[in-house]
Amino acid sequence: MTTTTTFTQSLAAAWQKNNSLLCVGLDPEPTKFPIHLQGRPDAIFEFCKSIVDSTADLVCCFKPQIAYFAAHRAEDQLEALIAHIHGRHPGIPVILDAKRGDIGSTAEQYAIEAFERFQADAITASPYMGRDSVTPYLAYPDKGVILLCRTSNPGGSDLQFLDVGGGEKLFERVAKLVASEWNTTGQCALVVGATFPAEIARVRSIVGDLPLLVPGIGAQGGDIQATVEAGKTAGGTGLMISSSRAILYAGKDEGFAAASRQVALATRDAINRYR
Ligand SMILES: O=c1ccn([C@@H]2O[C@H](COP(=O)(O)O)[C@@H](O)[C@H]2O)c(=O)[nH]1
Repeated sequence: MTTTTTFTQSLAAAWQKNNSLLCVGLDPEPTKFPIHLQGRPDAIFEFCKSIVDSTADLVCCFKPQIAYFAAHRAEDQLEALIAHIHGRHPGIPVILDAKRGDIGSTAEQYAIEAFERFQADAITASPYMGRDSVTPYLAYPDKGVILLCRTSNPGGSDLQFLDVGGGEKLFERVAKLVASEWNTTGQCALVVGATFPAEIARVRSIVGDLPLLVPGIGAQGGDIQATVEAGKTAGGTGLMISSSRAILYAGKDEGFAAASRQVALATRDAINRYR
């Protein structure tokens, strides 16, 4: 009998093995690549592969954002990149940041795309079309489904802060629903921005030990100490703290991957100081 490792099992193992809550975001933007890669047809794959290979022992997961690949007709390079991560760095989960959200029949196709075509371990999705729009992802019992709760952008407050009754805010209702009713597989998680530590603490108080994907440190200016102190579980884990641009574009020349490693190492250690 074969046993499959689930998303949350892989994540827990990577937290321990690499002593890290850091997620490196893979948002490749060819105009920012070092000169020697520019113009190459496989530049996106080569750039991301170098970053992955130089940081894999420092992270708990990788998070490619699909828009950066699709915008350049590079979905084949995304497929190759995820295959490379699984082959070269087994056990490090890959989150496909796609923020999908649609009716069930279309969500089924998104789930096939993420989990069968790209072989991602988890996907980000919007909760705002309701439970039936999320069910197709939950049909994959080992895969992570990471729902938007309190996003890192300032405009996130426009809707997520609406009072849905009795003083309860929409993001609090999402946290409650996901933790108590939608998480049928035990593989759900929530997105909560590092730019709002008070809300990270609020979400943590609602969801127990549910994993939180926390973008917003680095280029968006979120505070690492406040983020970790607000979001860590009693065991000092529970977080995937994501940084993309600050790590990817730390260096500009042929030594770019080494420069990225230095920033990833410093970020991991800064996070660990407050666990
Ligand atoms: O609330 C959210 C949800 C997702 N993101 C994504 O995370 C990265 C952030 O990139 P940085 O360069 O570290 O700012 C990016 O892929 C976003 O799409 C987010 O920022 N906020």
